[in-house]
Amino acid sequence: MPPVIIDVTAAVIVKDDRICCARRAAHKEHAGYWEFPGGKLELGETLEQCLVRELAEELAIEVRVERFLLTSRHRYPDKIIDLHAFQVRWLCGDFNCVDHDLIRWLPLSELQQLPWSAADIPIIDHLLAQTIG
Ligand SMILES: Nc1nc2c([nH]c(=O)n2[C@H]2C[C@H](O)[C@@H](COP(=O)(O)OP(=O)(O)OP(=O)(O)O)O2)c(=O)[nH]1
Repeated sequence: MPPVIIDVTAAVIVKDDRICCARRAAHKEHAGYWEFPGGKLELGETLEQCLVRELAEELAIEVRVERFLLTSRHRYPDKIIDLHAFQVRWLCGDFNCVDHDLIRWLPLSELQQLPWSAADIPIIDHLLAQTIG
């Protein structure tokens, strides 16, 4: 059987020139790896609606989805993830950790210091290329 393809949204939230990075909590798959907040697309949702819902659930923040950045397709041993990244503006709310055990705000130049989930690497490369190019 071909592996399932799972659509996941990811938010690049920039505040004061720093980017929101979230560490997956110990009880989760890929625990300890860093990711952009977001989550799995549910039936009937657009990617943008998914991101707004996930960020409200995971971080208790309200956001405006500003623009699509790219889709990173990554094959994990058991599944394929299509990770759809968007630039997102924070509007209000406190960044509570529900699904993550740590949030860090890093300048773009320091993102590569964290151990990211494999699917996120092309997103980081894209962000770095944008500022350089
Ligand atoms: N949210 C998010 N998920 C990511 C990123 N990179 C990456 O490989 N993933 C993977 C981890 C999960 O397998 C999937 C997202 O699932 P999720 O965060 O909605 O849910 P979860 O793992 O808690 O799974 P579940 O308990 O809801 O089944 O995508 C990322 O940057 N953000």
